[in-house]
Parts: sequence; C-alpha cells; structure tokens
Amino acid sequence: MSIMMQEEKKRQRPIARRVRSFSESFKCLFKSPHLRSSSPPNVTQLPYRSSSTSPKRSSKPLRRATISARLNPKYSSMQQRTYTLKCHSPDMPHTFKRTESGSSDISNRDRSVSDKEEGIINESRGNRNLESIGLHSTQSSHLRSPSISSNDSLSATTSSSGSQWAMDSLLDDSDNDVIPYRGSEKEKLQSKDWAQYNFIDNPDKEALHRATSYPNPHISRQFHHKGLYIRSSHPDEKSLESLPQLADAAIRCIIEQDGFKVYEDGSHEHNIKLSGLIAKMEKSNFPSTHRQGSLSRPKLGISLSGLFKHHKGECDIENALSLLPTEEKPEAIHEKITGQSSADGNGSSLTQKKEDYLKIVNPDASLGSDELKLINSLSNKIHKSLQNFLQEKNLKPEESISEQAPTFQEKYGHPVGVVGAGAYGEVKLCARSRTDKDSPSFDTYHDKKYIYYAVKEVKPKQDSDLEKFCTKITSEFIIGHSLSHYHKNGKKPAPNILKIFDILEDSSSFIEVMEFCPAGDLYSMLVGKSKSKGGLHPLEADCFMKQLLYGVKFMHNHGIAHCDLKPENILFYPHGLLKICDFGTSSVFQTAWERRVHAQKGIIGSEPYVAPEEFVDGEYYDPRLIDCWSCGVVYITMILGHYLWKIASREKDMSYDEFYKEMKRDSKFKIFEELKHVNSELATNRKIALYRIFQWEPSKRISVDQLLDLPWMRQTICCLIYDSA
Ligand SMILES: Nc1ncnc2c1ncn2[C@@H]1O[C@H](COP(=O)(O)OP(=O)(O)OP(=O)(O)O)[C@@H](O)[C@H]1O
Repeated sequence: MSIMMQEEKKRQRPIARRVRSFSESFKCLFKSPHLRSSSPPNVTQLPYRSSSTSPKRSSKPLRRATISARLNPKYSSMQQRTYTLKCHSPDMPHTFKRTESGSSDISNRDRSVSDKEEGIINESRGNRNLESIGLHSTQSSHLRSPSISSNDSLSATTSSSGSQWAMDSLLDDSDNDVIPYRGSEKEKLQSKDWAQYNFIDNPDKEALHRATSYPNPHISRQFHHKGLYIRSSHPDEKSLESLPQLADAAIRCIIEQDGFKVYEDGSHEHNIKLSGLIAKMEKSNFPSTHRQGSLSRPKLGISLSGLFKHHKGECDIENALSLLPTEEKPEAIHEKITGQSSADGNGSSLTQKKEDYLKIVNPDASLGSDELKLINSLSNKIHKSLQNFLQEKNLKPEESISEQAPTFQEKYGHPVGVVGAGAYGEVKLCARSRTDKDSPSFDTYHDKKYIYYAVKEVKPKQDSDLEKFCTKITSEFIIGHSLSHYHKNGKKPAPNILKIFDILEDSSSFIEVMEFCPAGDLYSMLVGKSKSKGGLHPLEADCFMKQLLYGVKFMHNHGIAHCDLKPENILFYPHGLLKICDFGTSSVFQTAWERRVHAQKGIIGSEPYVAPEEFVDGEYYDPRLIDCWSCGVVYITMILGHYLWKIASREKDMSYDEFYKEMKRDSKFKIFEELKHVNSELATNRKIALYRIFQWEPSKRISVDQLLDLPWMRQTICCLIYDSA
C-alpha cells in the first residue's frame, strides 16, 4: 500500500527537485573565514551539501540543516498578512469576586479596574499565586519525544524505547484504566470511554449556550466597544493602553476546570501553574544590598545550591561574552562581507553596491540582508571558538565587545535554577533586579523585583563535527532572533514566538539568552492533566490552538517552517499566552532573495507529530504542510491527554493503520466523531477542521492560513486578538 501511495504522490509531483541546506542557503556563510571567498554571496547558485553530514545524536532531538528544493508550482505563494496584538496579556489583571473558598460553582468577575488599582491587583494576585503554587519538579528531557531527522534511519526513528513514550508511561503508571494507544487490548476496554474525556459537566447549560454561541453578542460588545481587559506591562500588549477601561460589570463564571474559567460573556481565563522556581524566588527574602543591576545569589535550598559553584569544564555563564557584533557602520559591514572598501572604485554609493549583488524580492522574509551580516559575523566567531573548545585550549573568549558594554551579570543577572534540559545542555533560569531603566516595557517575564531570562547552554561534544555544530547553533539563533525581532517595515514581532535576545560564549560553551516563560511547557501541563484523566477543556485547547496557528502562520509568512512542533516546544505564561520555541530544526523555505518556496525531504521532528509524507523515502514535501499536521496532532494531544498514534506509518503503528482504514472505508474516524465540545456547532466545525488537517495526502491538506479561516477557528474566542482575526 505504501508503494501505491508513493506512486500516487509521485504522479502528483512531477517537478524536478533539489536539496539545499540552511547553510547552503547562504553562500559561504558557514565556511571558515579563510575559505570564504570575497565574491558577493549569491543564494541561488550554490553547490548542494548532503544533509547526511548533519550531526548524529543518540536519543536526543537531532538538529538538522534545512533541506529545500525547487518550487513546486502547486504550492501557493505566501500571503503576506500582518497582525498585531490588541488585547490581553500574561500579567493581565483581573479582580475576582470570588465565591467562598470551597465553593465549586459560580464565581463572579468584577472588571472595574482602574490604573491605580492595577498595582494592587498584581500584588494581591502575586500573593495568591504564592499561596497556591507548589514546586513542581523539572521534567527531564529524556522522558520526552526525541526529535528526529532524515539522518536517522527509519528503523531507528520508529523504535519505541521505554523512555520515548513518557506521556504514555505516565498514564500507565498513574491510571491503570487509561489507555495510551488504540489497538491494544487495554484500549479496547477503554474505547467506549473516549467521550468521557471531554464530558462537559456544566449545570447551567443555558448560560453556556449563550456564552459559546457564535457570533456572541456579549463578547463582541466587550472586546471591541468597552475594552475587555486592562493593559499590563508586557510589550506585546502595548496597544491595550489605548483601550477604554470597563465600566462595572460582574460577570458570572459558568465553567471552572483545573483553573480554567469560562465566563458567561464567553470570555475565559487560564490559570497555569507558575514555575516552582519563580515561587521560590518570590518567597526568598534577598538581601537588599545586592550588586547594582544584578541579583545576589539566593540561598534557595539544597536542590539548587550546587548550581552556583563553578566546576571545571562547567559553563561559566556570568563571565560569558556576547558574540553579537556591536553597532557597526554600514561601510564596515559592507567591507567585511564583500572584501571591498565602500570608498574605493568610482565612488558609487553603498546602497547601489548592495543592490548589485543582492536583489531583495521578498522583503517579508525573516532571513534578509541584516541576518546575512549577522550570520557572517557569528559563524566566524563560532568557528574560531569551536576550534579552541575542541582542541581543549580552554582559551578565554576574545574581548570582542567594547569595555563599556554591559556584562552578562548586568544584563541577565545570575543563574537561579534549571528549567529544562536540551540535547546539548541545560536551560537555566537567570534573574536580575529590576532597575528604573527597565520600566515600563519588558521583553520577558518579570515580577515586582526581578526580570527573568531563560539561558540555554549549548556545548560541543568531543566528536562534534565542527561545521555542523556551527551551522546548528547559528541557524537556531539566527532563525529565532530574526523571528522574534521582526521590526522590518515597522511591524511588530509576533506575540506567539519566543524572543531570543543574545548569544554568548564562555570558555567551554555557547549560551543563548531567551525570554523566560514562567508557566513551563505544554508537555508538563498535559502530564499533570493526564494524571487526573483526560486533557484540557476544549475551550482552553481551542484558545491555545488559535495562538499556535497564528504563531506558525507568522513563521510561514516570513519564510520559516518550524518542523518540530510538539508540546515540549510550546511554552506558556500563567495567563495563557503561548510561545513557540526551539528553532533548531526549523527550515528556511524562502529567503529575502527568493520568490519560490522550496520543498524538502527527509524526516524531521518528533515521531508522533511527524506528518506521513515525511516517512516516504525520497519524497519531497512542503514544510508548511508538515507544520499544519503537527499542529493537528498537538491539538488532539491537548484534548485527549495522550498521543493519537506513535507514528503516522501504517506499517509501524496499528492505531494509525486503523485511522487510515476507517477514513478510507467510512470517511470518518471514530475518535474525531466522539470528541465532545461545549456545543454541537463547535463540535461539528472542529470535526470538519480536523478532517481537513489529517489528510495523509499533503495536496489535500489544509494550510495553516486556511485553517485559521475556518468557522472553528473564527468562532474560537482567544485570549489574544489579532488584526487579521
Ligand atoms: N524560554 C524558556 N522558558 C521556560 N522554559 C524553557 C525555555 N526554553 C526551554 N525551556 C524548557 O526547557 C526544555 C528544553 O528546552 P529546549 O526545547 O530548548 O531543548 P531541546 O529542544 O531538548 O534541546 P535542543 O535544542 O538541544 O534540541 C523545554 O521543553 C522547556 O520545558
């Protein structure tokens, strides 16, 4: 059957294709400086480098260079729409007329909040958080779905080691009656109970109906005329400043499930558990005489104490130096890239010369001239440092920044804990004291005292291929940085993309500084929910899905496909703001110099989320459509609390095979048919959307753009309002 599928797909895609890696997308960018020619880079005339040279990893996500190919004419050209955030925030203040403690039914929300009250509210909410938050352990990465790439053999990628299916193991361990996969004996017993996962137990059906009917007269009135929310200090929500504040309005809460609340006006509220580390930070009483601009090392207890001792070979974060170039004059940059002085020749202007060798045809692409300069500069420095690391010279990083430049401590503070672990190192939380200069806008999570940053260490291994490692960290940083600092044409960065601030080096590793998301990742959230059976409330999952799709749409509009969308790469703020992270496997399918979208081949991502076309040997596919499939799997995982299948391969997975057969036979899938929602209209619209996503033939699959335009997503009330919504 798979041969038939291959044949069928081959017939549909008669276009000759070629393979191109991320580094190859930018001629000479990743060559050692001495190899770099002085000729102008021309991205369209590159020799292709085989993707098989990508670094191998045993059980961890493998970062993979981008593979692209000639445009397949059936791929539509990208629609360049922009949107800005209008409303809601991670720190959005709400006051609550709470019901008596212990009362399980209805609570009211009073939305009359003045500016003066906002501080008080924030403070009181902080206190409430402190009361309610317990320290939850850091999820170790080995428990998660490892990313895979085309460099792994198919057999290797489809192995299901004990550690690989952590979510299921957790389900098995904690709930004997919850079934990880369809097709097993255990599952047969359970299949009749699928519907229970999303049973909407709401006593006030009429209120629920009113709240979720579309279009909702209440919600439109409040969002657009009265201004539902008061702005907070998160930079993404700046436009909230212009919104009028609400008049007194007591709004009844009609659904409450695990902290998620839906109000009778159709609006909702997420209350995602704050990281235990933040709670500890807030509780600790730090000495007030800590160094200017930095945080005194806190005494946080036994578990974190070892973190502050610097051992030999360990990352010396606080002495790390930024690899980012200081502001250079355009002439100097030009000279660096081209090897020619801008003043030489017949005196033609720099602009003219730039245009000679780089014709920008797609100004919205994330990777353009600025990124090209940055890539050149970074790859030079990383190459040099890597040679030092690998030859164990242990040389101190070159003082590449001016003496006046702030130190790591001044900019990002001190490490206070570990929030996660990646394949090449840990992700740490750094905190520094707030200063007057920081107000009023923040690019990362902050509380009243501190500003927090997530700091990811990336350390080369002894057997690391120098060039591949350089490509990996450069591409991860550049893609993340360009997406999160997309200010070209006066546009705002996307609210759903994690901000990447800086890349630094110390004597043994590279350090990426990111926005910190204090409510952890979706994976941890789902594991928590799984223990108490089932997934998220469908209205909560819908809101997250909408944010996820807008984040992915933003990436696609700027020439990048994520290629590893999974719950581990989706982070949250406590009030439900979603951020997509980890661009290490992202693919550049279109640069600023290209009009065409490049297809790619090979397996990228993490098995349960990988689209079926990726498993077809040698098959080229549109990377945007694999993102769409992954979003669908993420959504179903949010709803069910576990994977739909281990792998979308009929030969390897009974559950997927069953899905395929059911769809062929009945054009229906039992699980999708049985999924419940708060009303039949939403249930039907969602089902239609799911069928459009889960098309194994990519040519029949819906795009992310189209998905956002379906009634399901248009109807979904989201915490954020986008311009194009
Ligand atoms: N900015 C952040 N804020 C909060 N938590 C984070 C942040 N970045 C990462 N984490 C946590 O750390 C975990 C691992 O991070 P990351 O996804 O970057 O590693 P990875 O993908 O396993 O590593 P690699 O990039 O080497 O493949 C995440 O799943 C998340 O729980």
